[in-house]
Amino acid sequence: MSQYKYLCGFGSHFSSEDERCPNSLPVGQNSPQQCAHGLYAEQLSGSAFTAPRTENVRTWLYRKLPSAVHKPFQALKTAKYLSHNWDEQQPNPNQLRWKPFDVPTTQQQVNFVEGLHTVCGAGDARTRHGLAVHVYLCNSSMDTAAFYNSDGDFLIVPQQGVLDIVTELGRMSVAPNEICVIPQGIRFAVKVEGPSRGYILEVYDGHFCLPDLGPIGANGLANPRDFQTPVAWFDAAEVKNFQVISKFQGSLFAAQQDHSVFDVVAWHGNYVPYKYDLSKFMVINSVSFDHCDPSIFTVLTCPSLRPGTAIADFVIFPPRWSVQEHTFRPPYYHRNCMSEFMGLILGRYEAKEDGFAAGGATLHSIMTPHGPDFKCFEGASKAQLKPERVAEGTQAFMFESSLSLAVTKWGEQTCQKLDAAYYECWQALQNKFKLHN
Ligand SMILES: O=C(O)Cc1cc(O)ccc1O
Ligand SMILES: [Fe+2]
Repeated sequence: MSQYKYLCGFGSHFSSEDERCPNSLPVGQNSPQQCAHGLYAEQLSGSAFTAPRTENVRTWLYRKLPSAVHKPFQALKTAKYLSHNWDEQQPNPNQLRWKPFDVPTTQQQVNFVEGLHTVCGAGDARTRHGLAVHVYLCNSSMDTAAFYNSDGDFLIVPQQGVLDIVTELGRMSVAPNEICVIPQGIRFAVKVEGPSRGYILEVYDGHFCLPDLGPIGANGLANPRDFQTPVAWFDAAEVKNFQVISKFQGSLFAAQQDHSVFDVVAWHGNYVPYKYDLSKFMVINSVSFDHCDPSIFTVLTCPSLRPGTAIADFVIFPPRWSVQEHTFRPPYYHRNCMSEFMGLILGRYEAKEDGFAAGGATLHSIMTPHGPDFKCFEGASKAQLKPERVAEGTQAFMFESSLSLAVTKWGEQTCQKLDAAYYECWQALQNKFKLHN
């Protein structure tokens, strides 16, 4: 619900108390001998204790019962198409395009966790290196259950339907054209109003941060103050049979307990879930000539240890002015040492008006050639170059990764959404070479 309250900022050290229970946060220390209101103190560490200060993240939770109070975890066989096996299929270097993924019909009830489908990925959660791209396809809410990901962070991009997310740290509402990040280990449950679809970038290596701005200066792109973190909220209802679901080393497990995980009355720290409205992005672009690389549109990045090279960047293609002179303005033809997975939240994508629809996707793998389709090339190379709004009413995005992504069996076969005709969009491009002009 949009009436939720939020704390503003990125990477800040926040504190929050549920307003129904004032003075629940200890003053001047983390572990009092007895916490106020009979609460238990629990630290959630999101980095090694000894990580440098700039990367050191943790949050102290003051809750009715410690998370340790649960029955043993057992394997859970829902989410049939959640995968971490990157060898299900032969490698496929082709340009891939998916038609919009199907949302379950009203006959079957599928919640957010059951509706997780893995499209592609690389690496291994056990060695804490890699990523997975999932889509969620669901129509019902999680009830007396919560999910957490032991393997890494989730960056969630809703495409259809508003997500009403309750986390241990509080509640947030995330609509299409907004995104949220739920860091590793933080428990959450998702309520939906009806058919819901979206994309998830899961990273195993580390947390998302804002990209450096270099010569852009101190302001621009996604500004820290526009990120919103929930305020503390606990569920006052008595819950007797609660299910905690963990994704651990790629597989799902469930444990039963007689209390809700949403029992945190107060918390403080810098390891938090957050949301961001993509319409707040301050767009930077060329005002002279040529097409800038899409890294200018990076919202968040999960860096690797190699300077300037991301495990994954989250990049958007927002509505903006296009003013470049004597320039082919759409994206250039490209072969890339990075993988490019794209999705579409709203409208149509500028380089391919046809075939790439909202709720669908494309994957241009490492060194797989791609670029504007025939229609786009013909139009843009002859267009009169006046200042123009582009991508109005649209929002495409890209997960760009330095890893070579493998497509799952669901992605390549079971979903039945791969568009075999995709390659045709470039076939009409003619050789126009003339030795003498
Ligand atoms: O359309 C794409 O595939 C993504 C993309 C966008 C852009 O502006 C430049 C290069 C590029 O690959
Ligand atoms: Fe590209």
